[in-house]
Amino acid sequence: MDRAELFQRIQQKRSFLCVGLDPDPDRIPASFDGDVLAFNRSIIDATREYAVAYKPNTAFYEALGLDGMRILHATIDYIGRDHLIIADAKRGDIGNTSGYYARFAFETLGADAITVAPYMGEDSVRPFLSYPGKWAIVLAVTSNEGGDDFQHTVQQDTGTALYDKVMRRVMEWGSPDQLMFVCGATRAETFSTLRSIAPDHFFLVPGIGAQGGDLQAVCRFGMNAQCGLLVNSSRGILYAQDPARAARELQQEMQSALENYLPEVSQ
Ligand SMILES: O=c1ccn([C@@H]2O[C@H](COP(=O)(O)O)[C@@H](O)[C@H]2O)c(=O)[nH]1
Repeated sequence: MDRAELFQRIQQKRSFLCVGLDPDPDRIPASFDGDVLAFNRSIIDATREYAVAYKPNTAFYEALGLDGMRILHATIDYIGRDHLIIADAKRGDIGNTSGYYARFAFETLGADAITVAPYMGEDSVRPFLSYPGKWAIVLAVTSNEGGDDFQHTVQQDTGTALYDKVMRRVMEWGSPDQLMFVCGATRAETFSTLRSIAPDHFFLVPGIGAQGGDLQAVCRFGMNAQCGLLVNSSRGILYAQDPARAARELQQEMQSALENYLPEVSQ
């Protein structure tokens, strides 16, 4: 799914909701009798009309061993092609190995996008950019407390935070049609800076719901003319009493934000 198509879906659905598919066997309702795939299908059925993207985090499937790979495949097949599918795997290695990570995400799984850690530099990210129509979503400002350890440290040479330097460098490697950035909702105060660094890129925004991020501030400072945001909620939807309702409420908040900040495209 390319950028124009993604924006079209956002306009049609009046939503930029990404539902995180992170099935925790200890939290799946007893009525599913431990059937993770059936649980995922129920969540997809409940949220399909409110979401434009799904983000299975591969950790939850890898932990289930061989069965987990089967469930991940079947989950992606069940989502179909109407939603952007993001494999949240945070990969990145020497180029040869990254090539195989890219092959796994884009060919084996059939995902549209994969999250990538930029720490190993250009040759570790390039292989993810060689698939037309696919996306590398590079970690910029993460939602966890440990993000302070490196990402926000001020660099002597530029006088800016490390994330600023990383984003500008990464933007030299590919276009806004190939690259997005992960920007955590718990760091809402950084969004106007993030947007000034990358005016055209989509941001994948985790951290609302269970992590307490600020959706309104993210929308206010993070939107661009094509919305430019995919806001993720995983546990806040998966383990809600009524997942459809949780997704609908988020979609309604997003619809209001689109009406407020992009009135010309939200008619
Ligand atoms: O900075 C980051 C990057 C990725 N994540 C992932 O997003 C979801 C968030 O789950 P919630 O249950 O909505 O908190 C999860 O898969 C994380 O690994 C993130 O939270 N922050």
